[in-house]
Amino acid sequence: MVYYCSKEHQKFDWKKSHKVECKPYKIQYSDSCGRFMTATRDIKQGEVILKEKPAVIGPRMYCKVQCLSCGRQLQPIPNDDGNMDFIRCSSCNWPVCGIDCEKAEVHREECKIMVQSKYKCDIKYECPDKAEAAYCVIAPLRVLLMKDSNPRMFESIMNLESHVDQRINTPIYQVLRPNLIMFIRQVLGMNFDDKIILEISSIFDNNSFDVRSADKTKRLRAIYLLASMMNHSCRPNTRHIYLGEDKTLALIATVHIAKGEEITATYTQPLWGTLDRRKFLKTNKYFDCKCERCADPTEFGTYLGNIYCTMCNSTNADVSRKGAMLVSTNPLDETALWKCENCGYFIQGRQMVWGNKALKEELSSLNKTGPQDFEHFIEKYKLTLHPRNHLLIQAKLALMEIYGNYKGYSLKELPENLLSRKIDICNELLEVAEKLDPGWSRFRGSILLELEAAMTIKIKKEFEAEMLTKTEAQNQLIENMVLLEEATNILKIEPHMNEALQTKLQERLSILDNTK
Ligand SMILES: C[S@@+](CC[C@H](N)C(=O)[O-])C[C@H]1O[C@@H](n2cnc3c(N)ncnc32)[C@H](O)[C@@H]1O
Repeated sequence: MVYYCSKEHQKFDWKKSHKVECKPYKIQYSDSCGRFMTATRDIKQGEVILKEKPAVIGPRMYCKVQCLSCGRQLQPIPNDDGNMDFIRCSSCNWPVCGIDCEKAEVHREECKIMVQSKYKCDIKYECPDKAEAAYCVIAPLRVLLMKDSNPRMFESIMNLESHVDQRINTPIYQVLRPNLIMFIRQVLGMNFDDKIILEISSIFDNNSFDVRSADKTKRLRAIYLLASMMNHSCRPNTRHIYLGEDKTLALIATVHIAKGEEITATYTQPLWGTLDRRKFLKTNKYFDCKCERCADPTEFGTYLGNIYCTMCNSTNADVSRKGAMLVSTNPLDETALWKCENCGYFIQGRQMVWGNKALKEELSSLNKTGPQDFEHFIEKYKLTLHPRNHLLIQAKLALMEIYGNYKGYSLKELPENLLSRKIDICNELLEVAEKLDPGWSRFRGSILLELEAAMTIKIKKEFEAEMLTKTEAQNQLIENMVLLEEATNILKIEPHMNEALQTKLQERLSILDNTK
């Protein structure tokens, strides 16, 4: 956006400061959506748009016992009395990993004020995996402490959207309110208005990112001031990853983003249907999503939320009517009628909401340790739900993970029909990913990895069974490497992935060598 009188001055300024200042994004404002981020130039697919350290990081509101400093989930050990207990901070008694975490900077100020006010954490070990509500005070406390230690950061955090007036009346805040305020004002003796304390908690609920370590041992929530400026889209053009121990957020363009286009993230899951996404956004982020995907009754032709018309698909209906779907007459209104594309038969919006809820509950109650329940669910609803309906797609996603990865279902053990089933599911999921979470999304990367692995085994088995000649097998393996290459391009930036991908690539090359 800046001008120079000569190339020489441009180069000079680049080295001096412009390299750091020059960003491919800017923050704009609209009355309907607040602040949002747009591209100031074309951004390439895969480009890192920004890297940012957290302004504040802390435990989630309600979580299993974890180290107050690093967020690692903790297991108890026997203490001197023979009882099970956690390692604790010697000053404030909160569970920590050990002395390094006790002394870590992130814990210093809060520990000091708890000691001054003679507060000691009284979380006790009762049973494995018990979640504790006591953690809800820590992240807001860290922000309150910044008022003196880092007033500029405090102001920046307080500038974020909170929707506190709406949250304050929710059942969760009715419970949180007395506990949080009592802890800050009475237990710690900090002189803050109730409204500020609740506003900080709301700022976390509205803006924080769910930060998980790659090895799944740590889970925290963090606020990133710049990344928080991204508004939501149900078909986002970015994804983000967390780098290093300090959890630097790197924002990556999943598709080419043209100059002037909005840079968006998703606050929901790509495989949720419109009813679920809009409900989640309204209840948790307090806005009505009106994006292109939400406004499209077929969600870009995926039919992710659709069911078959019972009239057109009844056993005595004529063949030309089979396959007709019910679609919402106004997807931006949950109460709108759902009408058949073919015969005009309709049902009330509330019936769809109810049916969706009931089937979601059924799906979540299935036994997740094997494929049987998921296969049965798909069979049971194949004449009710569109094959790409989100409920069936979620069941298929579970099957993709089970076939090839679970005990008794490793790729080598899978019989031919299940190997083909896995490959078909991967291809179907890739089509959905292309429409709903396009480009270099993590979703696409992980499906490509699953597909490539299954295809490699299939080719190998067919070669060993002499169904393929050596040349045919080699050609197919080479073609298959394209999938791995694309997955590598997408995922190599993810922490711990690069090494695993290189190993995979080497394994594939040796398989290719062995068929020579
Ligand atoms: C993380 S903040 C995003 C930045 C925010 N617009 C701001 O000005 O601070 C989330 C809030 O932004 C607004 N928002 C985000 N995406 C939106 C969208 N697609 N349509 C309308 N409002 C949106 C909602 O108020 C939401 O609670």
